[in-house]
Amino acid sequence: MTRLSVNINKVATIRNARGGNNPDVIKVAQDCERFGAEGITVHPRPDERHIRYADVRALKQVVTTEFNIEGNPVDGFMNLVLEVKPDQATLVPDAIDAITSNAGWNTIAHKDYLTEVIATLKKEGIRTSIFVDPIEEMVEGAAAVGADRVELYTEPYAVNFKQNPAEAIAAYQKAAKRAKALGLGLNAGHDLDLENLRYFSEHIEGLDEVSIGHALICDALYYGLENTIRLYRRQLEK
Ligand SMILES: CC(=O)[C@@H](O)[C@H](O)COP(=O)(O)O
Ligand SMILES: NCC(=O)COP(=O)(O)O
Repeated sequence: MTRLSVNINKVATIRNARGGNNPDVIKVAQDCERFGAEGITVHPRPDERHIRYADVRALKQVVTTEFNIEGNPVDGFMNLVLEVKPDQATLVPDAIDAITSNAGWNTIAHKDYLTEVIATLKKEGIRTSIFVDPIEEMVEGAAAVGADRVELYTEPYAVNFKQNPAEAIAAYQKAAKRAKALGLGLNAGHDLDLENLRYFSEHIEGLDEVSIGHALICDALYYGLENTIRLYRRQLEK
């Protein structure tokens, strides 16, 4: 069964728009779990424009499902992750000025760097995942640096799904198969939504986890958070 981890960055973005504490990201995380989320994902960035480092520390005290922290392993991020010790750290090569994550790691070019980062996290008992494009060599590179999992970057799937689902999924099937053959866990995320999630989950073998934020929080405006989480979980049922 694929686990649904809800990314609550967007909730923090709304809160930050007014400077107060509405919506309360801690309460939202607890409610997501109460409504069936099997994990909470956050993606702190150095400018703290979405989730803040203080939120991450506070969330660690209350999250009872899987806590996943995503981000670029710059010094501030690494210090935070090593202090908080989440269940999983997902390494994402996002540039500081990028609106959102827009590519996976080149695990071959950054082999030495990633090997060191992964070893540091694993020494603290933190499961590691590397955000990669659906390219077999990048998956092999993730295995070579010692990662426990890969997270397949699904924006290209989401874009191409609208034209041709079978073509859109093909590279992901190959990458997923390679990951499983190498003994890696398999996560996926970015722009997954109620339209494209079921097809992805039905066509990718061994999908351990999806992390979903933007579309899920947008859908919650119409359906409410509880119904929305149920709807997303239903897409993952086999
Ligand atoms: C790695 C990834 O694709 C997500 O973490 C994405 O960055 C969502 O976070 P934002 O919505 O804050 O961009
Ligand atoms: N890792 C992907 C994630 O956490 C959420 O991405 P999105 O659904 O906000 O695009």
